[in-house]
Amino acid sequence: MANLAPESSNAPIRVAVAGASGRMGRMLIEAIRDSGDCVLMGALDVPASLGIGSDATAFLGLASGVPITADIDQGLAGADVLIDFTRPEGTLAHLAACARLGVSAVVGTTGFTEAQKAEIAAHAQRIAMVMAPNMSVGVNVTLKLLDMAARALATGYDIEIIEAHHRHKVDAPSGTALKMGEVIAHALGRDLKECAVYAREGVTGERDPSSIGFASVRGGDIVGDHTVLFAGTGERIEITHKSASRTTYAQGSLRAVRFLRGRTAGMFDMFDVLGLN
Ligand SMILES: NC(=O)C1=CN([C@@H]2O[C@H](COP(=O)(O)OP(=O)(O)OC[C@H]3O[C@@H](n4cnc5c(N)ncnc54)[C@H](OP(=O)(O)O)[C@@H]3O)[C@@H](O)[C@H]2O)C=CC1
Ligand SMILES: O=C(O)C1=N[C@H](C(=O)O)C[C@H](O)C1
Repeated sequence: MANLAPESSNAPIRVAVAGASGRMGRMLIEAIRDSGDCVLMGALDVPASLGIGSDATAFLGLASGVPITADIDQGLAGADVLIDFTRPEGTLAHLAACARLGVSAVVGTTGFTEAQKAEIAAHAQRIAMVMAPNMSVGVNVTLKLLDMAARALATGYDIEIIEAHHRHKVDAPSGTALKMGEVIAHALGRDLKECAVYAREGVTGERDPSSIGFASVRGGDIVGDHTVLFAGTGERIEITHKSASRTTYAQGSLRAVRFLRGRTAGMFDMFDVLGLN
């Protein structure tokens, strides 16, 4: 078992990255290199990835000695923790291997079905895991603000969540927007499954006051914008978070990696990591 050394240990944390050639994968590999307390141990990607076989830091013009591989066991060998920003099916395959090998995990991937989430929760009984649709400090503080706003604006305000992302994003609404909806629904004693409205077209009828609406914009290189609109009569409140860089996601992920030191099993989120619970 490769469970992380206790929190007090000075040994570097050995980190593997899945999705090594992706937007987040590269950001994470650079952040690990600069971290001072983490070391890159493995790099995973899909067999069809052009990066397979090349050095994981080649994109930085550097040699790490860590090749990008599609062999999951090889990519996880010697690692204390895996950081996974890939696709749901990839994450599930990686987590099954992590559970088998005793490797902790930080999961940033979004777009899971309820059944996939249950599968992940089962793995967390065997390994320690941090999973969150958004690793940035700012977004997680925003979630707290939304909880407060929703409770204070419980009646008379229509709630709409608007998110915008780059043209390459494959899931909608974003995991962050869905989490915002869950936080707000919970604060209002509603079930998001019952009250979410994901699309409007044609003669929709008047707005149901108990609904929470979602709108997704895709275009260009937008890193990630989220606005929650509380629209009342005579006023409206907008709570907005905008990401200008993916660095915040990478730095949050490394905070999650450090949080996992000394933990052997269980499911945690960024509220746990940031002490926001
Ligand atoms: N929690 C958070 O803070 C954040 C979460 N995300 C989420 O992270 C995920 C990745 O985002 P991003 O880096 O922009 O995406 P990219 O498409 O840039 O990167 C994904 C990487 O995973 C690889 N991949 C694709 N399918 C699989 C698979 N089935 N198994 C293993 N690897 C696979 C891709 O390979 P290839 O390109 O060859 O297909 C690529 O290397 C998304 O779900 C996104 O929503 C993103 C940013 C922040
Ligand atoms: O795909 C992205 O880029 C992002 N995905 C996450 C999400 O779905 O919420 C987090 C962030 O918004 C960027």
